[in-house]
Amino acid sequence: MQYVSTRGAAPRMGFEDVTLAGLASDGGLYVPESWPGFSRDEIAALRGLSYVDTAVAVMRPFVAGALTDKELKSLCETAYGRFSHAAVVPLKQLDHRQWVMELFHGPTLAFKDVALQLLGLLFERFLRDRDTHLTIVGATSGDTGSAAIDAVAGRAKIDIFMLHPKDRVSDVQRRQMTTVLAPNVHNIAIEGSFDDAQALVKAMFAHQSFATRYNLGAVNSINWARLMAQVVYYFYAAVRLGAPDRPVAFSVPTGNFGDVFAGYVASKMGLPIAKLIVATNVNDILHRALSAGDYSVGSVTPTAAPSMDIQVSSNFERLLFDMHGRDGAALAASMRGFEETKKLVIPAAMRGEVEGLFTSARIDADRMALAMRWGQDKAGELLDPHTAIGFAAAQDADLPADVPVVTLATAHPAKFRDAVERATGNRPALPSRVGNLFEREERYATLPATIEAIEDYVSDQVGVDA
Ligand SMILES: Cc1ncc(COP(=O)(O)O)c(C=O)c1O
Ligand SMILES: N[C@@H](CCOP(=O)(O)O)C(=O)O
Repeated sequence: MQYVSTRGAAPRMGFEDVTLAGLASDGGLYVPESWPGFSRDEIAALRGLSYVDTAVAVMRPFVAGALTDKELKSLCETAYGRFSHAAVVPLKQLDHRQWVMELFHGPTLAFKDVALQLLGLLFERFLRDRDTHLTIVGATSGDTGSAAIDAVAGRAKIDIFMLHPKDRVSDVQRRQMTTVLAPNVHNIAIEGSFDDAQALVKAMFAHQSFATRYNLGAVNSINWARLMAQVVYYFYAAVRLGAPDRPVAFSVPTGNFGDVFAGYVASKMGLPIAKLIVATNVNDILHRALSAGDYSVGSVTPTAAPSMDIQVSSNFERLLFDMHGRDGAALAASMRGFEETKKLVIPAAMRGEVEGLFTSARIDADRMALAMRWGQDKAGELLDPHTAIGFAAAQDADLPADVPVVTLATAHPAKFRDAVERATGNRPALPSRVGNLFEREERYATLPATIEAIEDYVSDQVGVDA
């Protein structure tokens, strides 16, 4: 399998190089040169497979040329062996047609573990025979940071620098990052928003001499391997609910558009997905983009679902690439315009390419709290604020009555226990696997949101002069 950049000007690469590169050298994101297809029989053959065997079958085409089936299976066994539920991502039924898929049984209590546990192992495997040090730079609104740090802490040949917006993540999220004291882990609280942090990461990649000198790598969903690992659970859920004979809908609480883009990939591969519901909070750029073609950046409003307090969604570029007929030069021109004006109009004809598959909803704080109370009172399920946004959008969606709807439960409610308690009166306990989080020492730097400050800090810590 070969990969191409969404902006058309970076070299084609195989899976191993794409995983280590993160962002393409032209500023674009890597995508497979073409989408691999699964026949009905191949999808039917996934019935009854374990999560690990499903993962091997679904990811096989994407890693072709880089890993054998045996190697991939062994990495998946190690990654998913760390999950606390035997089904890895259990499905729970909430009413006659609504389901949630709990993606938070990994070590850091959020769906990010599904991909990042595997990515940490892929880095180790691909660096094994290279005389190379990887400097990971990442941005987090809370969950990617802890999952990435857990996945790479203490690994040889890797340093990780994780930027989070100061005072805009929950106390559990912050401590899950800042109490990891392994010498290769460097947490930075920036004086700015998540969007500022993400822009700084991309600016470091764009600073060619810095990116080359430090051999930058990515753990955010700009890294294709993140999305690849997330495609698996769409197949896993859908075959359990009747695919390929019955289409299934998914509702996805959305910020950086990675999780729901993985659903789009599953659909491109032939999985019968009736609808992908893109659920946003009041930071609704994706809802405006998909419903009205208005992809324009506003200011970020802090919410009780802070991981989705995002305006510029990295992976939307991957969808725009397909909307532009996979014409990298045309998309590069559109993205240059967007970077200058913070606005992009997506004409109806272009949206038509994906209109049948996506629908979207903007869920405000009251509707979110209502969904949390419904989950607790009617189904005995405590939903975290992000999941509640997905579930509210699923309840409100206009879909044929015989289509089951799966909401992706992206975080454990205990990660956002203040918000859950405010909405439901119930304060969820932290699972024992996170340990004595509130007794451990924290370590992080606080820096201004400027590229000079961050690059100087990276240079100091890694010990190579920029
Ligand atoms: C708990 C939670 N839910 C949902 C999202 C949104 O996922 P994505 O960015 O892949 O759209 C995030 C972060 O991105 C998250 O941390
Ligand atoms: N909500 C995310 C934001 C970063 O998203 P990513 O999927 O691109 O890593 C987080 O928790 O950090």
